[in-house]
Amino acid sequence: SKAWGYANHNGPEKWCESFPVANGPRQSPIDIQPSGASYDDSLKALKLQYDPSTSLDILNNGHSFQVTFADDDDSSTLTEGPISGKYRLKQFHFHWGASDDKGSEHTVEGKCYPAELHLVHWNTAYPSFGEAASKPDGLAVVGVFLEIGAENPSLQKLLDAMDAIKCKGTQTSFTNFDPTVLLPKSLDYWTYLGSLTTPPLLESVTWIVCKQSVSVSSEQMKKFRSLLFTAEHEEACCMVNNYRPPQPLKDREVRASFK
Ligand SMILES: CC#CCNS(=O)(=O)c1cc(S(N)(=O)=O)ccc1C(=O)O
Ligand SMILES: [Zn+2]
Repeated sequence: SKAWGYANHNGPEKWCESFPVANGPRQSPIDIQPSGASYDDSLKALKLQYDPSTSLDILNNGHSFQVTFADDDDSSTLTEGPISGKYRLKQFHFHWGASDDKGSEHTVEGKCYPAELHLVHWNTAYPSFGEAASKPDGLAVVGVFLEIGAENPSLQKLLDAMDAIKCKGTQTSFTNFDPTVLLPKSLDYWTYLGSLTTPPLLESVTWIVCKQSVSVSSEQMKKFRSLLFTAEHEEACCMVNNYRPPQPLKDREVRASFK
């Protein structure tokens, strides 16, 4: 089948041809309008318990780079928050732009951020990630906005690994990394029912988007943009603008964990 991507010929406007759910009732990302979100005092605080020894490797998968975690036990989990039960961390990855004025997937009253972090978790009520990914409550993704400001030392280990994963399909060991260092001080969040933002666009994600951003310097953003969508033997194409634009909210509500 035609490989999906982010170019004109295979990008978000074309995904519906191979993945008709792209026009479904609960697609992501969305534009978050704080005034339209309803505070829900029954929403609990997020409980993220990550074991750094579960981090395995960092991979350029041709769409983004991801850090993959061992998810064969409950060592790194997300509980509480808007979800019930226990979800295991599978991977985290980012989306970013060709310039600092765009790159995030979710937007806040139309404001774009230069990048967005996604921590992907799957519901242990199901036997595997693959099974969970097809269930309406199968996945929970925590989103964190990156905003241009001071250099973020917590990103440095990731950035230093990028020289080793420049091309699609390359990976290198990435152990003893605790993703907690990437989270903002406040874990106040918005939550809504949505989907994967890349094909297969499955409508199985409880989105948890942090209100507070974390910093990234312009120089650090340039390092993200040094990655390639393409494999070693292909004509080089910079990995930038790997974000899907906001999708229609349709018949959904966005709840806030904060006043
Ligand atoms: C079946 C299936 C699937 C999707 N896998 S993922 O949840 O790790 C994922 C999730 C997302 S996102 N942007 O929806 O969190 C993006 C990319 C990926 C990926 O495969 O690399
Ligand atoms: Zn993502």
